[in-house]
Amino acid sequence: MTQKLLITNAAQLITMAGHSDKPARKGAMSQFEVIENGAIYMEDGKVVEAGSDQRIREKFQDSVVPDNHIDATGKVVTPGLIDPHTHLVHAGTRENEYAMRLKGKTYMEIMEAGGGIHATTRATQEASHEELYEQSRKRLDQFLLHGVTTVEAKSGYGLTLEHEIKQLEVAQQLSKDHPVDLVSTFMGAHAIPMAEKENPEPFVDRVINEMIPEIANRNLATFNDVFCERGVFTPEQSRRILEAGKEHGLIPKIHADEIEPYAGAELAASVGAISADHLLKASEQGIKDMANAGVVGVLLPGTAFFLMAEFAQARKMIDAGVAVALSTDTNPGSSPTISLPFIMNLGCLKMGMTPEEVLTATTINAAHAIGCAGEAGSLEQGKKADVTIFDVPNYLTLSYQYGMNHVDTVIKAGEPLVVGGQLQ
Ligand SMILES: N=CN[C@@H](CCC(=O)O)C(=O)O
Ligand SMILES: [Zn+2]
Repeated sequence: MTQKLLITNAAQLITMAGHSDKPARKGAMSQFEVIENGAIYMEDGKVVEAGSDQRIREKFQDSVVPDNHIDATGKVVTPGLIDPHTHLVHAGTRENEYAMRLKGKTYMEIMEAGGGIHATTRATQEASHEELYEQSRKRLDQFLLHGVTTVEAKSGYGLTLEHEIKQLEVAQQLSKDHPVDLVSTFMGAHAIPMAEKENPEPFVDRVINEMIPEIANRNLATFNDVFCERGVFTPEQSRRILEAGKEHGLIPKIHADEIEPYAGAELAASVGAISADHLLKASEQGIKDMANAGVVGVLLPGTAFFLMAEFAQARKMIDAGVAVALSTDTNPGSSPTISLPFIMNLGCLKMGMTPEEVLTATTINAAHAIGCAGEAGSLEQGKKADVTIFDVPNYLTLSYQYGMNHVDTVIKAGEPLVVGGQLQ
C-alpha cells in the first residue's frame, strides 16, 4: 500500500538541499534557503517534493486523506537531526566520577586509576546482550524525542573480541528493531586494558590481527575508530590500527586532540579519515590538513562543557574550510546527554557558530560524517522522509532558548513516531 504524508503551512521549511555530494563548508554552512510558509509531500518513506505551501498543495493535496495531513502552522520543519558520534551501547553510569571531578580530579587521572573508560568497560563486559539492548533502546527513544532520526554508535567498552562483538551485535539488532537508523563503528582501540598498561603492544596487535578481521568478516561495522591521545594510543599505533581497518574495508575515524595536542587532526588527514572528532586542541596545521583532505570535523561541545575544558575552535575551523558537524558524544563519562538541540545551543554560545551553521552541522554535514548523505540529512526528492518539526516560530529560537526540548513531531521514513512531543 502506498503510504502518503503531507505537511503544510510550515512557518519555515528548511530542506538543506544542495549538499548531498559534498558537505557544506565556509559560507555555505550559513546559506541555506528558508521557505516561509512551506510544505512537503512524502510517499513510501521518501521525499517527493518540498517547496512553497501553495505549489505543494496544488500538486498533492487531493491525493491525501486528512489523517495523512500534518498542519505545521507556526512551526519549523527541518530534516531529521543526525548524531554522528555516540557511545550508545554501554552499561552503567559514572556519577561518582562526576563528583570527583567537581572536587578537582581530572578525567585522565580518573582513567589512569582504573576508572573512566575502564569502569564502563567492566560494567559493559558484565552486562548481558539483553541488558545492553534494553538500556540502549531507551536511549534511542530519547534521541527520537529530541528530533534525531539517525545515530552513529561505537563499540569500545568491550576491549576483548567477545565483548566488542556483543556491543556491535546489540547495535545491529537495534538497527533492525528500532526506527532510528544506526550506523556502527568498531572502536576496539578505545583504551588499553588496565592489565596491559605497561606493555600495550600485544593489545594493539590483537586489535589489528584478531578483532578488526573478525568484525569486518561479520559485517558488524562500517567505521574503525581509535582514541589517539597521550596515555592511550600514540599517533603511530593509531595509524597502524586505522590502516589495518582500511585493509578490511573499515573507514577510518579518529578521536583526535581531545585532551592534549597530539597531531591527531594531521593523522586524520594523512590516513584519509572520513571524520576527526573532538579536536579541542587541534593545531593550526592539523586544521589546514583537514580542510585540504576533506575530513569532516565532528565537534562535541557537550564534552568540553561537561569536562569543564576549553571548547574546540569551531569558528577557526569553519573559516579555514573544514566542514563541521556537531554531535552529543553520548557516553556515561564525558557527555551524559542525548540532547542534540542542547549541543546546538552550545555550538552558538561556546564555539562561535551561527544558528545557521549549527543546523547545517546537525543535518547534512552530520550525514557526511557518517557516509549517509546520499539518503539522509536533507529533504530532497528520493531521500528518506526523515523530518523533525519544532514548535518554534523560526529556527533562530532553536539556538536562543536553551536547554529546552522544542520537538513537536518526528517523522521517520514517512511515519510520524513522535506527535505533540510524545512517542506514539
Ligand atoms: N574520549 C574518549 N572516549 C569518549 C569518552 C568515553 C568515556 O569516558 O567513557 C569520548 O569520546 O568522549
Ligand atoms: Zn567518543
